[in-house]
Amino acid sequence: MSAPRIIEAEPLTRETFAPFGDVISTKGAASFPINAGRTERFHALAAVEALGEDADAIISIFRGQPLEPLVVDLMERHPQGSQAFMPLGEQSYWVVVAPPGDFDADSIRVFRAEPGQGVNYRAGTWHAPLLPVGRDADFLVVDRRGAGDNCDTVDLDPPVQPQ
Ligand SMILES: NC(=O)N[C@@H](O)C(=O)O
Ligand code: NI
Repeated sequence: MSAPRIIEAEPLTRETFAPFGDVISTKGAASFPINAGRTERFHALAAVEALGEDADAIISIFRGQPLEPLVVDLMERHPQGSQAFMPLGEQSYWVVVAPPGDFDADSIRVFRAEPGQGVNYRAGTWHAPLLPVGRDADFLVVDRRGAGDNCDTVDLDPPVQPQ
């Protein structure tokens, strides 16, 4: 395998992540009071896509382990559904993505998600499988269950080293 290609992380914001999906965060998000004012609702931070036959949206928990060495040699996409990851603890994690459509290694971008930031990959967004930083971590995941294959993969050569 070729030597890894280092890609520097850029700040994860709604704007920078817009080509790939949504950032799930209360920071900068509109909200309104519910439950007689005892709760703030940060409404519709992301939309769930569950496309195709017999499809519905499900909620899971992923207990992810860091990738060591941090060398990403595969990316995937889910053409029939979105996939959202929300850390359940104070956890940073890497987000390595490329726009939907034909895979283009030159369009890979790297973000480092900070505690309190979740991401929702829109259907078809290329992404690396879950990459916690430093230690195992649990994430709430909302994605599609349904008929047919919903995971295309591509090998990276050279692989990518987020930094
Ligand atoms: N395969 C699976 O359920 N997880 C991946 O899609 C991932 O993005 O981590
Ligand atoms: Ni995925």
